[in-house]
Amino acid sequence: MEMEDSGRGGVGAGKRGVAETFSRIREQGKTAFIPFITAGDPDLATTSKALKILDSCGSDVIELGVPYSDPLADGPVIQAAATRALKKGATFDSVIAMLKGVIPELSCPIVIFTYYNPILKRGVSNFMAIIKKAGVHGLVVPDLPLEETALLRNEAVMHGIELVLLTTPTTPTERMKEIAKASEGFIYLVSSVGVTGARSNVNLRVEYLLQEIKKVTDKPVAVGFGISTPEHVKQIAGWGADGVIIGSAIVRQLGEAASPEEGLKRVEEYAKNMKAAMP
Ligand SMILES: O=P(O)(O)OC[C@@H](O)[C@@H](O)c1c[nH]c2ccccc12
Repeated sequence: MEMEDSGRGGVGAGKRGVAETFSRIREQGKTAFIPFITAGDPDLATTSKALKILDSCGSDVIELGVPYSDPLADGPVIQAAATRALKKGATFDSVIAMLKGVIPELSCPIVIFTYYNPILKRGVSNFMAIIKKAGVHGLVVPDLPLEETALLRNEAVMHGIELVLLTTPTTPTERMKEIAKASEGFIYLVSSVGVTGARSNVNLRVEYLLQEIKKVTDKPVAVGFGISTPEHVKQIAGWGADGVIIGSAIVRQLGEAASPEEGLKRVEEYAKNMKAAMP
């Protein structure tokens, strides 16, 4: 059975959105903990449980990846997760159906992560309507060409979806300013060039990049790519980041476990550890 729309623009409409969540965290002098997992890895029932566990471990926002066959920005850990999910039959539609069931039980907002192709295939406006109806608050599209940003952003605004844009260490300053201006929810600062995946050290340029972004905007900035230890988290928070995004290190907990149950236990333990490291 489908959830009735509340009439206020979707199932999750009563909940705090992404930007709102960040303002509250800032008021409290804290840093947002943003885990990423791949939907359907190892199966959608486990993803639903993982979302509830991450929510109850104090996640401030959860980024949920829609598995895709050609994840060009992803390193081995998330690629393998997407392959497992696709093999098990996860599709965009089944991910949305799962979300409709679980989002009403979560206290934190969900940001959907997807490559551009599945959006284009459905039509931008239709896509936004579908995710809004499922109760999703935000959207990250890593391969969105700058030329398409305005179109996607307009549709996102019209549907009440916060479109998070990404900036990287190689983004020219002028373009970074445009990104900062157009990004909703928060600005995603990719810490290093290359693909997702744990790295031993945080790129020291992140401190400078955070300063550069904060010169031009008041919007919250969350840092992701290669973050896996409490030391990384403390370092980045100390540089003034508003949030820290952790993907591969969490996805690995599910991927390396002998069973979904063990994976969920490992996710819980890992998430609690990282949350405890947040200032
Ligand atoms: O996996 P990491 O290194 O912790 O990085 C975050 C990340 O997983 C998530 O935000 C993400 C997954 N796939 C991406 C592709 C591009 C940019 C970001 C992402």
